[in-house]
Amino acid sequence: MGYALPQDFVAKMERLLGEEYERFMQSYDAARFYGIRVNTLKIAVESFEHISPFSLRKIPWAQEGFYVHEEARPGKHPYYHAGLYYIQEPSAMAPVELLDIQQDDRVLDLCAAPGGKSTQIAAKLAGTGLLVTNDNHPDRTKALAKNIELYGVRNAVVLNAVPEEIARTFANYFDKILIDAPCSGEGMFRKDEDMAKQWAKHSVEKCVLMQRDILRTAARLLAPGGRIVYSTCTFSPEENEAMIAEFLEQDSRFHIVPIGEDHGFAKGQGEWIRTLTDEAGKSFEETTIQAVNGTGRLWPHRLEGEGHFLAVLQHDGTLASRDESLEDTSGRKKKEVRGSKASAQDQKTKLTSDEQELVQQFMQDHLITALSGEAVRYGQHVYMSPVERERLDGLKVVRPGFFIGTLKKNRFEPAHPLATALRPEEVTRWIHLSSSDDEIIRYLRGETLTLPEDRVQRGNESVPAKGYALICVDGYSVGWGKWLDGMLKNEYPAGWRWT
Ligand SMILES: C[S@@+](CC[C@H](N)C(=O)[O-])C[C@H]1O[C@@H](n2cnc3c(N)ncnc32)[C@H](O)[C@@H]1O
Repeated sequence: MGYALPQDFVAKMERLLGEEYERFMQSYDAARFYGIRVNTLKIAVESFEHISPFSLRKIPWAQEGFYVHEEARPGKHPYYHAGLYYIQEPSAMAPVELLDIQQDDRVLDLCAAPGGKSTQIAAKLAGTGLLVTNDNHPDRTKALAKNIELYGVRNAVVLNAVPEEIARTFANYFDKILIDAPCSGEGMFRKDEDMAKQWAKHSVEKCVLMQRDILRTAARLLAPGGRIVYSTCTFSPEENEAMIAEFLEQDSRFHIVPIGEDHGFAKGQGEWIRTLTDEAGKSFEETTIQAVNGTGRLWPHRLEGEGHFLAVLQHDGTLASRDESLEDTSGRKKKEVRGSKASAQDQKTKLTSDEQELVQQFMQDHLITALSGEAVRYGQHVYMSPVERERLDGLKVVRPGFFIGTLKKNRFEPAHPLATALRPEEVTRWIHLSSSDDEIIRYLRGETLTLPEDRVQRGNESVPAKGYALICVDGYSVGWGKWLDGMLKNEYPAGWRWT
């Protein structure tokens, strides 16, 4: 390692780890691990294994995860632009596995940017249910929205809010909630030198305040019987076992689902919080200390990945208060919907019948598939929204749903995310490019291509060659192109291009 670890951190780890400390410290001299996670919204794991340009080795705790070599440079391959995989640190793939996502679940990813875990959740939902993905940092939600779109997710809403704001319209709503909490990042020092440089003793205290707030609000957002997975990439017991212990003592409706010791995972460290007290000087009960042993720790000296903490909090199925128990139309419990804040929502409208016709005509001419959800207009943009509109009232909405296109004067222009989400068998006109040919790189750079008419594939003979075609690499969509008289006008967006 070419930089010094913070002294206070080193001293703390020595005190906590005792005889394991030496092995822990040696892990900082070892190489870090690189991972990719196959995006099953676009390709099956076995099919990817078949075409993978990199040698792959399974990550034991992630169904779709593989180790790749550092030199593989997976971000520099057309398959990355086709959203076939997400580049993700191996340990970071563990939390979503513990959410136990089922078909049709409503899932909330509260601290989601840049979207590694959200895209993993979306793949597990496989187009069913709903993903609400949120981050309170406005700039970071841009990367989050881009990743949702790159990976072909159709059933997500992207928010830029604090959890408290979301609770106004989504109380008791979600079956599963992920809190990948902002934390002091001690587990990332090997991967990210800046994290080590920015660490200071007080960062733990600051993070504890944020985490407590987020966790308490998440409990209000969860439907009875739902599950919260809380994760951090830090070692400090204050942000981990103590955070969970405090939560359990305050909300008796939750219990811990033990994570176990498969794959080199280690148990939580109840012992480490025995001597910790809260601001009021209160310490934890013995039963709580035992319970938090059921949380999990991923140690860099015990497995092939960085340091993480994980806790699975299962709700017993009863409601907290009458206040949050109004019935909604789906028979679930719902708090009264109210909007207070001015936002992009104010401009949302239903499509007029003329606009609906434009959209329908485009769909008829270009798609063989029906899109699910309600078409809503925000300004000139049209989205298929997977959630009732009033839920979004008063919230800062980055994407109200699946962005399918833009209304222009007398025409409908398809959006890039519509292309990334489609498969060639779902469209009437498509063009195949090969990953081993320079053409795909030229397309990804935004160049116009010269392509003869016989390169335009069509569902049947009545489809003319001229018009929007789905551009695919080795059979997987990357974007739109508009073919006319031997030329392919490039519709690959500027901000997405190969550089
Ligand atoms: C560990 S990162 C999330 C990484 C992300 N889950 C992934 O897998 O790509 C934590 C995120 O929490 C966000 N955050 C911090 N405080 C927050 C809050 N009060 N509400 C929502 N998000 C918050 C930060 O902006 C940051 O993006």
